[in-house]
Amino acid sequence: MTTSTTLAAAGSNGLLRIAVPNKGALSQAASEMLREAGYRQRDDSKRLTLIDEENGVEFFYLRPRDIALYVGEGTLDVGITGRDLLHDSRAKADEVIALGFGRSRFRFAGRAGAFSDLADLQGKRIATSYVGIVRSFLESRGIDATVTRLDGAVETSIQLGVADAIADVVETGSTLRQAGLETFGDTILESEAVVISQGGLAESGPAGFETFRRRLEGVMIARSYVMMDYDIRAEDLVAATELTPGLEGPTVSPLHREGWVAVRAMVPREGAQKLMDDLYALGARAILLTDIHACRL
Ligand SMILES: Nc1ncnc2c1ncn2[C@@H]1O[C@H](COP(=O)(O)OP(=O)(O)OP(=O)(O)O)[C@@H](O)[C@H]1O
Ligand SMILES: O=P(O)(O)OC[C@H]1O[C@H](OP(=O)(O)OP(=O)(O)O)[C@H](O)[C@@H]1O
Ligand SMILES: [Mg+2]
Repeated sequence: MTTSTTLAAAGSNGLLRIAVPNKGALSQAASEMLREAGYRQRDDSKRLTLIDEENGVEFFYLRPRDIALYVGEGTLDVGITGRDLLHDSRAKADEVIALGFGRSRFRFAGRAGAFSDLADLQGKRIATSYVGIVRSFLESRGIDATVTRLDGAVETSIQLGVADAIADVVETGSTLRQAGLETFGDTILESEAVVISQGGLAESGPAGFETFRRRLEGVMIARSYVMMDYDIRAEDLVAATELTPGLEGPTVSPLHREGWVAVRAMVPREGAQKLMDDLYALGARAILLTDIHACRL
């Protein structure tokens, strides 16, 4: 990409323009992740834009549903939104990083016992806020049904006689349970918060995008890995490093104590306590676990 196109993509002030959900299920977690990645974030939820001059970015706090549209049109360079909202919008934007929060499933649901599989939807009325996803899913399965768009609180539409079934976001399932509904059929989509951009990948991305991407990936690694340090007898080193191979091999340093070495390796946070037990059983001592606050691989 030439310099002039790069600058055009990055907005007239040369800053990378990033859309962030201003409300709803993804808003707080998205801002937290950006803060952890070293970006400034708003401290007033009424604020709709914020320039972080030092990091060369400008944030636009927008409705999560509108974000794919802005990015797809090329008005904004990058956005954080839900995968389900991206698919629903049919915007010309691509998912570039899955962020690991805001996880949900998009499912059909109906009155308990009323539906057993997708074929039962034939000829029925379905209410949803995600008309794009539902219509294309039904089409792909050859099911003919009437799809009605509602803004929210979709679960109540069955009780009110507006629909026979719904298609909606399910996280814990408690909203469905309280409305006396249950899911049926295959999961339509597994969703989570994602970073989207137009045309996708790093090398062709707008100015500053590569840094943004590396920072967010760094936060995800720092959240899912911890640093493990321990001392072990040299003859047990091979067995110990099989347990803690690290990402690119562990660091092994000599110890003042004859016949012993010190090992340092990143290990998955999940299962780290069990790993400490296993290392101890192998003869490792002074086993330390520390959080990683930031990381660039
Ligand atoms: N309970 C939930 N758990 C996890 N993710 C959710 C949950 N509810 C919604 N989401 C996700 O958050 C994104 C935006 O949904 P959200 O509910 O925040 O927006 P909205 O319905 O347009 O707004 P609002 O609910 O504030 O009127 C979607 O990607 C959706 O999958
Ligand atoms: O499975 P659960 O943990 O109960 O979560 C799912 C509920 O959360 C969302 O609703 P939201 O609060 O966004 O309200 P809305 O329907 O008005 O968008 C979603 O639309 C479901 O109703
Ligand atoms: Mg909602």
